[in-house]
Amino acid sequence: MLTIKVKRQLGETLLDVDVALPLQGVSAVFGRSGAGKTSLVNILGGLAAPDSGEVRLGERWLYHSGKHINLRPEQRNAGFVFQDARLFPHYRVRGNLNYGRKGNKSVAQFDAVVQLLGLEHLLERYPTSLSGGEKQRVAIGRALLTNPEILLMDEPLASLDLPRKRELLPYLQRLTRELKLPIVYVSHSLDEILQLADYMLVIDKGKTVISGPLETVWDSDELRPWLSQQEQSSLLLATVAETHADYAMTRLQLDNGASLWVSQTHREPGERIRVRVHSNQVSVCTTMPVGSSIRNILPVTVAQINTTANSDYVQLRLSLSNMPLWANITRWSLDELALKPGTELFAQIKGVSLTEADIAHS
Ligand SMILES: Nc1ncnc2c1ncn2[C@@H]1O[C@H](COP(=O)(O)OP(=O)(O)OP(=O)(O)O)[C@@H](O)[C@H]1O
Repeated sequence: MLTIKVKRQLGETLLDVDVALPLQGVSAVFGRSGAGKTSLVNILGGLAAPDSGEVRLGERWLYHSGKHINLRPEQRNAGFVFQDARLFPHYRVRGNLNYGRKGNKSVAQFDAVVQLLGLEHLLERYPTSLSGGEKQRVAIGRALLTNPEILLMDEPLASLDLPRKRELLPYLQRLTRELKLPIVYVSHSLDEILQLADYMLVIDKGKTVISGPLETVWDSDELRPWLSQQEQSSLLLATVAETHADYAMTRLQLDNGASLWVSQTHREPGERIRVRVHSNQVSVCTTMPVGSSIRNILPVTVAQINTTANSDYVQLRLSLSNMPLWANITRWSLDELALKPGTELFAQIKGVSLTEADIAHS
């Protein structure tokens, strides 16, 4: 585990985090602006010291105030990727990639990283001639070639415009799937987190709100206040089953056995995925709808009703054969349908509302 138990006074805010992150996969650090995300990552990498506490990577102490251990950044074997690429302008891409490589200067490793990030045709170029997305790929390559034991990424897509974000995301997906080192990934984009993360830590005003496997945090009550109504959603685990013979729709087999038709995905049958269902796209009906255009009609039970003062919207947590499915409805509908925990309903989810952007490899 990456064990983090640190305190640091940041102006008015006390950063006080006590959490253990897995040593495999991507741990997303999510929170509002000023929550303390960058400060936390800087502490992990040794760019800033906490006032007290401990940071342990596997069996190795990176910091321990009681034992007077505070490894310098270069002793921590951490690769950094920041919002801006921070490349050396006077070095070509090749030179930037080679910068910081220690002992092992394996050509095979260099070639593998270049291939992973699609940098072959950029090697002789200078940074000024690269797009923002290309610069970030070089920055990621440079970090990987230092043989890090952990990769710390602080909003690596934040400075890019939408087309560049879309261009870089598949590289990040490949990298996070293929690399066997822990990645701490700061982001306030749920789209990025959906596509990349396995584990999620939410912090606010320096404190941990919740942490755990992505699906658990996504489903939690704790996360809901941080999301706008448009962002409210459920994450369901599924396997790609089949494409419709006549229509551009794909059937997903949810882990609880139910089926979900979504807009056609390029993914292969058998691929394990998670699918995001926006709560605004889920409606409920007390009887089985007949003659509906909606392709997904699923029996559910009301598990929980979340109302918020001064809001006309209500969040229903539905149980779909033990999978959580959130639906946003109006208070008016809640009253008219007399919904209570235990009420049996049919949930309707529009197939066209579920697109490639809502599906991620699991
Ligand atoms: N050295 C410092 N001295 C005083 N205050 C600090 C210091 N470093 C950070 N802060 C404050 O601590 C808070 C957390 O900052 P931090 O940059 O870690 O937040 P963040 O979650 O990364 O925000 P953003 O998403 O905007 O980058 C902010 O209010 C910031 O002004």
